[in-house]
Amino acid sequence: MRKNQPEMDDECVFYRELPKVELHAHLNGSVSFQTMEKLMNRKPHLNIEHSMTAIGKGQRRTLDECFEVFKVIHKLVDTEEDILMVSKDVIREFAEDGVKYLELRSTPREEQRTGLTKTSYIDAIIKAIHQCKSEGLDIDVRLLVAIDRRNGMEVAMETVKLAEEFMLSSDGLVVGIDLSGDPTVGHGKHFLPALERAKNSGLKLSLHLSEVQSQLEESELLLNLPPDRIGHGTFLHPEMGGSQSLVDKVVKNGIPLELCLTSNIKGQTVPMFSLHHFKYWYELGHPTVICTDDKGVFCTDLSQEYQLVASTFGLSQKEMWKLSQQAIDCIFAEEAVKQQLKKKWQDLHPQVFK
Ligand SMILES: CC(C)=CCNc1ncnc2c1ncn2[C@@H]1O[C@H](COP(=O)(O)O)[C@@H](O)[C@H]1O
Ligand SMILES: [Zn+2]
Repeated sequence: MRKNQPEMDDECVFYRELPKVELHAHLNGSVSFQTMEKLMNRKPHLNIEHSMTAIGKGQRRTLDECFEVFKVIHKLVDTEEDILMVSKDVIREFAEDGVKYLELRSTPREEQRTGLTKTSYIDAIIKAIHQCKSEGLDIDVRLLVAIDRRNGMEVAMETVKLAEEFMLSSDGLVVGIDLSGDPTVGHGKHFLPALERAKNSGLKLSLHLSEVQSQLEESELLLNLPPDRIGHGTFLHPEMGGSQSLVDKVVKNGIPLELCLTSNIKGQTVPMFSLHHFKYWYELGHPTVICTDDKGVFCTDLSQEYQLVASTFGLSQKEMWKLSQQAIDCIFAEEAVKQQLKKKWQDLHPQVFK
């Protein structure tokens, strides 16, 4: 056991120093233990404990239980100040973990009690992005506005309109729409008009797709849009109860998949790491991007997720470098940002492989 220790540490250092792109991070699922502590101190009357906001090492929960966790977190994050603090902390933590480009996503909420509105919610995140930039953090951040499926089609349409306004007023910080929320609630077909509108107005689409089994019809419909990226896609391929026609659509349109290993294991949609669909898509040579989903809830970070993929599937540091570099082509920000990131990767290469 001891003999392997130094080797492990070297690996940890490598994955931390590896420049990374994070494309699938829900803001309120990404709140760290330390930030939670601050929130709990702000609101002691809620009697919320850490065990209610995170799923620790080795623990698993049903999907329902996981979604309950978000309800608890939302109680703790319900003012503009909370959103600002949480966003700044999350951005700083990703930067400390070696993430050079981050796309955050979050569902705008209103809280009558605190005066929080959907507009001030997004404003607070944008303010956090600006403040982190002016602090000189080495991370480029963009925002996707999220639609929670539970809230239905009308709210979805309102969300798209709000995102359109912010796309125009935020100097390119709001780049797209995310469709998320409990995948067992509602049918994706109801969101087609909102998603089509978003696409037509120039917002990019990242959709949680086939996150649970038996969503063939929904996935087929949503893939016809087509989305610009797919979250999870766990049950798309035939071996998982999906179909070849779904896979063909994804491949034909070259739609990258955002894959979040720890999230899928802890949420029990995948039984063990070695059976994760990363293997299927990686062997196909299809673009996949390793992501965290909810680093706070699932007690992980992006360097751990990279290390996990490498150790589970026997990939070399060189192959992992290539994965992180190829993720640049999947970002929603404009071409100039891609070029800057590619240059950054080139410059950092000698340092990481010293
Ligand atoms: C249950 C489980 C395994 C979670 C991981 N998979 C997920 N699938 C769908 N939507 C999600 C997931 N994780 C987070 N979200 C969405 O992100 C929200 C939390 O972040 P936010 O409030 O939008 O800033 C949740 O309420 C939910 O709508
Ligand atoms: Zn997600």
